[in-house]
Amino acid sequence: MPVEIKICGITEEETVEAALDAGADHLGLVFFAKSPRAVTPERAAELVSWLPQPISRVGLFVDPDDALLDAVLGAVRLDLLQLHGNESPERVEAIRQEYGLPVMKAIPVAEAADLAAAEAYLGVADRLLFDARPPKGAALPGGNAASFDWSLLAGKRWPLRWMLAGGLTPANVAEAIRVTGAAAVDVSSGVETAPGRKDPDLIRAFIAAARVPPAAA
Ligand SMILES: O=C(O)c1ccccc1NCC(=O)[C@H](O)[C@H](O)COP(=O)(O)O
Repeated sequence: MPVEIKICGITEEETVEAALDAGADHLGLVFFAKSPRAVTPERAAELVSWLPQPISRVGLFVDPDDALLDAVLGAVRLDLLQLHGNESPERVEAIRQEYGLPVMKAIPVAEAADLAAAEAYLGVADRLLFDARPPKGAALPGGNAASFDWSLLAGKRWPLRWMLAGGLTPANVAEAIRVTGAAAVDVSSGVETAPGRKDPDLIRAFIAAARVPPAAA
């Protein structure tokens, strides 16, 4: 199976087209006002409503209330909700039930003990996203171009689908996949020339690098 790829923080049509042409599986839309990648529900609809299946539209939220989820889901069809804040397992379950969509819970990782936090979401979340814990003083809970020690995930088995994120780039993604065994990867900063400015060439390079067969990587 080819590695699944998510390009996160889409704000421009050019990016959608590049990601689609290069074979991305998921496109991420950030609904967090403090982010340089934030889009309004209406802008999100313009960007992705026309997309063919099976491209999946992922909505990224940080501790969203129901009013925000209602506003976004009333404007744009999403296929997966990414929860990137401090959502408890109970809140994840409530969102999943209320909106009838699969949920991917982000787990911030800096050390081995952080992986224990993931256990609480087993049986609740549909997927996990292992991302770097934000550096001290970071303004955002994700999308910081920070990576973590991939060997923490080496040899671990999880009873649900999971993605690897955090500081991935065209130059390091093949090695990250090799070390962690990830079947899915997520990138934002590593395909940008500045926060919020995606680069089509970097998107193509990232996807090509992630899909190099293991023997050649
Ligand atoms: O991208 C943002 O601005 C953002 C804001 C708030 C929470 C999460 C955010 N981004 C998460 C991602 O884009 C990815 O899921 C992941 O963290 C990878 O980011 P990066 O290290 O920039 O590739």
